[in-house]
Amino acid sequence: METKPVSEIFCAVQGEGPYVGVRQAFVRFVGCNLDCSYCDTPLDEPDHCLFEKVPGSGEFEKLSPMLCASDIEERTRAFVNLHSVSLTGGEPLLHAEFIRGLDLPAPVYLETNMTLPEKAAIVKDSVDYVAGDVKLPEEFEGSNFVEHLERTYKCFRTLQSNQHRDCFCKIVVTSSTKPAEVMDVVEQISDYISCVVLQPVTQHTGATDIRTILSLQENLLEIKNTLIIPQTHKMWGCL
Ligand SMILES: C[S@@+](CC[C@H](N)C(=O)[O-])C[C@H]1O[C@@H](n2cnc3c(N)ncnc32)[C@H](O)[C@@H]1O
Ligand SMILES: Nc1nc2[nH]cc(C(=O)O)c2c(=O)[nH]1
Ligand code: SF4
Ligand SMILES: [Mg+2]
Repeated sequence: METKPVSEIFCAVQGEGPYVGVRQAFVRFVGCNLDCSYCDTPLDEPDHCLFEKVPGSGEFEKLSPMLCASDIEERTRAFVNLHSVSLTGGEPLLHAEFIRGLDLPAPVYLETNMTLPEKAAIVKDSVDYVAGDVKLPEEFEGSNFVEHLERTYKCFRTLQSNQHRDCFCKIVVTSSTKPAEVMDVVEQISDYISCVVLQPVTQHTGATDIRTILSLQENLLEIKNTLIIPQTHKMWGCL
């Protein structure tokens, strides 16, 4: 039976983006193909998967860090009244074939860095919501940014919004973010997404200047509905 590294399973509300506040089960896969400077999530293999059975209790059952599909299905079924199940990480698309085979208790909400187009094609009919990040050049020192952008556009084309799926774009904004680069990327993907979310970086030395981010929103609104939404779960200490 195939198993995958998972570090957390819990129930909370979505803290980011246009679905902020909806009740979700979260499944956090371990491992990532990127190493973003601002990343708030440990990327190394944990000793356990922490399962919080009672939402908000802070009491965790320690499971094996390697789980099979039925383990994940059973643990997420412990939660009720879910809007969706958030598959996050790390980078969940590294486990695309496994995700396609999951039978989850609510619609699937995928959090992804949008850099793995072949994997995106595998899950495209198995996901209902796509929170797709765009990673900007600042995260790609020394690597080929043109190729990176092509992969990003291909992911958005593959996972684009349709009758069955909502795809939106999240961009973490730091003091290094260049507004012109954001404008260029959004122009390329605007037909594929329902909105853009500018997510000011949290707990990072390169905090965002408010005037700059409001000016960027003003310009983006000429192309696409654009929201500025910080990470809300961290404000009230929710997982
Ligand atoms: C940890 S990532 C996992 C999913 C996927 N690897 C990705 O980057 O989209 C989940 C979300 O948290 C965002 N994020 C990570 N660190 C952050 C920080 N310090 N401030 C704001 N957002 C952050 C990411 O940009 C992404 O939208
Ligand atoms: N409440 C809550 N909302 C979230 N939205 C995206 C998250 C993530 O880490 O992917 C996350 C998370 O870890 N917790
Ligand atoms: S892609 Fe996501 S999980 Fe990976 S390093 Fe960047 S923010 Fe962290
Ligand atoms: Mg997070």
